[in-house]
Amino acid sequence: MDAPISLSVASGHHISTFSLTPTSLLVSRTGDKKWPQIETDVYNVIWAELTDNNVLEISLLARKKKSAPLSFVQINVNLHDKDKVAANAFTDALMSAAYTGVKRQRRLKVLVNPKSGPGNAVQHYIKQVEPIFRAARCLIDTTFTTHVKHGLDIAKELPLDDFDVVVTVSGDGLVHEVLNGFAAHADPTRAFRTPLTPVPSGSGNGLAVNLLGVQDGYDVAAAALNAVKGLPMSVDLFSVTQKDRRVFSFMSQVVGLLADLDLRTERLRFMGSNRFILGYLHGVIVKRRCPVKLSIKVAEADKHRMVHNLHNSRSKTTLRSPRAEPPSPDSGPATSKSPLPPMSPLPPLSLPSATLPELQHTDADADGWIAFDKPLVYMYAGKGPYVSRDLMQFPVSLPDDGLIDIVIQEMTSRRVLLHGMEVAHKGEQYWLESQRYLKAQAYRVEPYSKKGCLAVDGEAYPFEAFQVEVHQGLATLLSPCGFYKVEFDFPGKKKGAP
Ligand SMILES: Nc1ncnc2c1ncn2[C@@H]1O[C@H](COP(=O)(O)OP(=O)(O)OP(=O)(O)O)[C@@H](O)[C@H]1O
Repeated sequence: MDAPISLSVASGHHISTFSLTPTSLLVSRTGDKKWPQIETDVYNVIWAELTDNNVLEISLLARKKKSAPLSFVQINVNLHDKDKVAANAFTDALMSAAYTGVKRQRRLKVLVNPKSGPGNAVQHYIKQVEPIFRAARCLIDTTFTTHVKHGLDIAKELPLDDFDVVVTVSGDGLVHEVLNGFAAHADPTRAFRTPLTPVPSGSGNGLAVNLLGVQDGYDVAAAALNAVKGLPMSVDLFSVTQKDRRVFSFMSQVVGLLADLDLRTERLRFMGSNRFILGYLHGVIVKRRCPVKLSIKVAEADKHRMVHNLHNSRSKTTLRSPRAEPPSPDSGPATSKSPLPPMSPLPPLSLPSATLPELQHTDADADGWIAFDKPLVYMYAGKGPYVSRDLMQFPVSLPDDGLIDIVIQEMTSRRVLLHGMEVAHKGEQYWLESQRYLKAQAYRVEPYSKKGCLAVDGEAYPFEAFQVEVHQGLATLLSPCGFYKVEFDFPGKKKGAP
């Protein structure tokens, strides 16, 4: 379809016109005071049909202006019999364009955490999310979680044949639970192929920001639409092992100042995200050395090359490239259940020390491990550019490169640390000389003091030795575009410049 397809219908004194181009829908309605003109992407069209009693129904999301959040719009137009044929043809064309490559009426398992962050999840769900799912004629099975690990238990027992997508209306904590529930499932690899997608309603919603972008990352309607129509995107997961306990992490592991400020300011929750700023300022004043030794199996240490790789990978994934339906969990081998990937053996205890960036291959041991024992303020490792709305910690992160991004903030002046905080929402601290940025296949942390904090996906864990390794593309998320919707470039480069 190249030429626009149009429909114009009169109802009483009012005229409604609809025009469908390959990428957008334009609506003009003389009788509607609130939405007289709409221009929206076809991706934002939720449903269109002609009912038995001759009503043309179109539901969509649209913005009042470019910077506005998405609003749910329901258009109902009473038709005369003479318009029926044209209206039918138009709704067919609109539905085909709106659901190209996407299965209609997905079956959704929805988990709503009533105790999420500021406690808005139930309101979000009832007022904004459920109406979108219903408009999309999705089959919905909703559970309001009643206790910690409820989400984990549901994911662990999830009947994989019954659902196309799992939706969490929560923060990142429930996503962590569901993934660990999948890991404990009787058929874990197949469970991990069930796409998971968040509707941001917690205090930490880094995953939603990465999937939907900064503008829509906190937009509940955009997230609900992603559950209805998002593209499956494979993502790496991490095994975090401490003694004989293995936990799956999708977002981050952190020790030092940035773990302290998250976990030690819990009692200041009433301050909202300001507690993090206060915690950071306190950490900068105290400037405590993070008492750990790091061993890393480094894959890449050149910051410029990592930015180039990010751009190359983006250019290979065309925006809104032909959509493929989420790999249905039942498309996997039904008889042979594949177990979880095994853990690799630990690296040797005595490793060659390397001083980055002078890192050379010769610094590494035979398996590519190096030790890093310079004084550091924090170590942050993970996947996905944003770990919270104000902190783009991993600007060059790729969803399924099989690597974990590791940031090591070396001991430096308070001025530099404060500057790092000022530019962190744009990821520009990446360019600080004192901030080491590596991509690795695995790493290990060994504390040499008992005083410290470890946070895994924002949750507190014992401050004890742990090892992390990457499982390439193990989990599946949904994305409107097939990559993290986050911009990052070389310093001083204008957006869109070649
Ligand atoms: N009904 C409930 N009562 C108490 N806790 C719950 C309930 N349901 C789920 N939880 C727990 O709430 C935790 C936090 O959930 P959520 O994903 O919403 O993150 P969040 O609001 O960003 O997190 P946090 O409260 O840690 O900042 C989850 O780990 C989950 O175990």
